[in-house]
Amino acid sequence: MTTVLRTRAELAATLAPLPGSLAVVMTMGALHSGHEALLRTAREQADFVLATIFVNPLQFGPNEDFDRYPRTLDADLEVCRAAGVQYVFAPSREELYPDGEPMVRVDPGSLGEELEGASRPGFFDGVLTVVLKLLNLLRPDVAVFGEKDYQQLTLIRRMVRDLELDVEIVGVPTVREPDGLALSSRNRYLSAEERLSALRLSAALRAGATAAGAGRGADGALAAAYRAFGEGTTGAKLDYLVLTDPQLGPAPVTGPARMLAAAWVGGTRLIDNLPVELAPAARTTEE
Ligand SMILES: Nc1ncnc2c1ncn2[C@@H]1O[C@H](COP(=O)(O)OP(=O)(O)OP(=O)(O)O)[C@@H](O)[C@H]1O
Ligand SMILES: CC(C)(CO)[C@@H](O)C(=O)[O-]
Ligand code: BAL
Repeated sequence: MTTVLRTRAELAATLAPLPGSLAVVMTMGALHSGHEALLRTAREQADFVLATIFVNPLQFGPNEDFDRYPRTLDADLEVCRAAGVQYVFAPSREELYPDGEPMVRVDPGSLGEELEGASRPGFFDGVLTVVLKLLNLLRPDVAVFGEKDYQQLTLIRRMVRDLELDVEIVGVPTVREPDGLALSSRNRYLSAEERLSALRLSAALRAGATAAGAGRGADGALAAAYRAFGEGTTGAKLDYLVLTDPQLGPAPVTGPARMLAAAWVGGTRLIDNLPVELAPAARTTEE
């Protein structure tokens, strides 16, 4: 059975006597198989699972899709029930922000201004602020997040370390459609034609990862990814395409790295990323 909690009081009354460990999965609803993977991982991690459903106004810019973001609570509750989630916390805006917009917020630092943060000013301050509020309200043992939002996951891990938060953060690999498209609540904005263009994003990352694995170095990997994206030949427009180390610092010469990209497909902005292994350069001359 899934119990829906709407208020802090209901939350406190439920969580205080909880006879076991708690894992939380924070979401903005419109749940899909990517969220289901997070819920499954959460079930493996703790005795009780609580999912939050809250479209956080703080992380949306004035011209972004806060108003049209899909809100599908009944269907979401069905997903949670089927996944064996015991509790859903779905507060109103007033319940979570009783004083209106919070005056004190989490500063994500310089990484918060790069990549997603460069295109969405204030985004990570809004994300980290609501994540910290929810961690403080829920006091979970474990919180599970998706690698699909890799910069978000990296910054949440960093916040936990830098602010000494007592919670374990678990990341879950990106769940994809069979053709490679990363599942995202925003995919439902796409027309059939746009969905085809959106495939360029995962195709570019795969091409980059293959080139990296073949020893073509960071530059070769990026060049292969750009080529596979095919800017100008599809309806998609790249926002960024970068190769970094796993913590989003400068890319190493060899070893584990991450390739991240964002693109506009019509009016929809999508993100994706892949782990990349930079193999040593293939030998071209005999020694
Ligand atoms: N395809 C996916 N695979 C794994 N985790 C995912 C996937 N999509 C979303 N998540 C994770 O689910 C959690 C909640 O994300 P959110 O509700 O924003 O869904 P979303 O599909 O990312 O939506 P949006 O389209 O708004 O980006 C986040 O930790 C996010 O990384
Ligand atoms: C972590 C989160 C639930 C905070 O609103 C959101 O950014 C999301 O759904 O990834
Ligand atoms: N999926 C992370 C939340 C957002 O894009 O607004």
